[in-house]
Amino acid sequence: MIAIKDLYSGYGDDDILKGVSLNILNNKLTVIAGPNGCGKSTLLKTISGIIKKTSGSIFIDDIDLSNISPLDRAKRIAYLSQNRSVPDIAVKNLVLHGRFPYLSYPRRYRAEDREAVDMALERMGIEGLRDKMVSELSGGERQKVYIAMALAQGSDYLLLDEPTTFLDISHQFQLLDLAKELCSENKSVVMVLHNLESALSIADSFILMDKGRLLFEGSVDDVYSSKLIDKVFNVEIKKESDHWWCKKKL
Ligand SMILES: Nc1ncnc2c1ncn2[C@@H]1O[C@H](COP(=O)(O)OP(=O)(O)OP(=O)(O)O)[C@@H](O)[C@H]1O
Repeated sequence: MIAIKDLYSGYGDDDILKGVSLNILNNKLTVIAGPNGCGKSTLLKTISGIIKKTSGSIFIDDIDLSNISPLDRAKRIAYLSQNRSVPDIAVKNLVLHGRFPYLSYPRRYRAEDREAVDMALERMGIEGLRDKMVSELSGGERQKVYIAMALAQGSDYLLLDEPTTFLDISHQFQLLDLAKELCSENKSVVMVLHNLESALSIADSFILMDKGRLLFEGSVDDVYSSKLIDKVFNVEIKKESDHWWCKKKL
């Protein structure tokens, strides 16, 4: 479990997260939702160590993340950011970057690193792209390559910031299914999602944020009954025979 207590974090002198406390449960799919700019990415960046917290604590399986090295952290937590560069590099080499936490310098890839890459490419259905240059791929193909890189990292916790961006609807569903599958294979997946219908359909645990604070943490049914999503986004959420609808409030 990742246990976050009274977390303050942000950029320069400005704290964006203001006292966030929540738990990311093992082998569950946690979805984080909230309006633009409310701090979802800042939360993931702080957990993964991209930015330093101002105060509060983050424990992973009872270990204080402040006490472990960036490499050890990366072995435990893979993070896919929302904004990604487009490097001039072959797909297979980019996915190998996911293995960096396991290699000392100068990096010599081992058979198990190449196997992890093969597995990740296969899992994302992009074996055919392995020798292509990342810069020559479509937005959706590139997105899958980055997710493969996160998978190749082999961490127990996967933090994915808007992973469905650029994916067509069928690949979005495939990715959500894959996230579920990973949770049944001893992984814990956290995804920032903007599509509320998908988020409600898939989440085991739902986190709702607003203005740098946690508004809700719990089950999909409970967030639905709370009407907090409706309030925050000014929408109407409905559940009809196991199907979630999100409509503009009239
Ligand atoms: N590198 C940065 N330097 C300074 N401020 C930043 C930086 N990145 C984000 N912010 C600010 O932090 C706030 C929260 O941003 P964050 O990206 O965490 O929000 P978000 O909930 O993920 O938003 P979105 O849904 O639009 O992706 C915003 O006001 C943003 O302008």
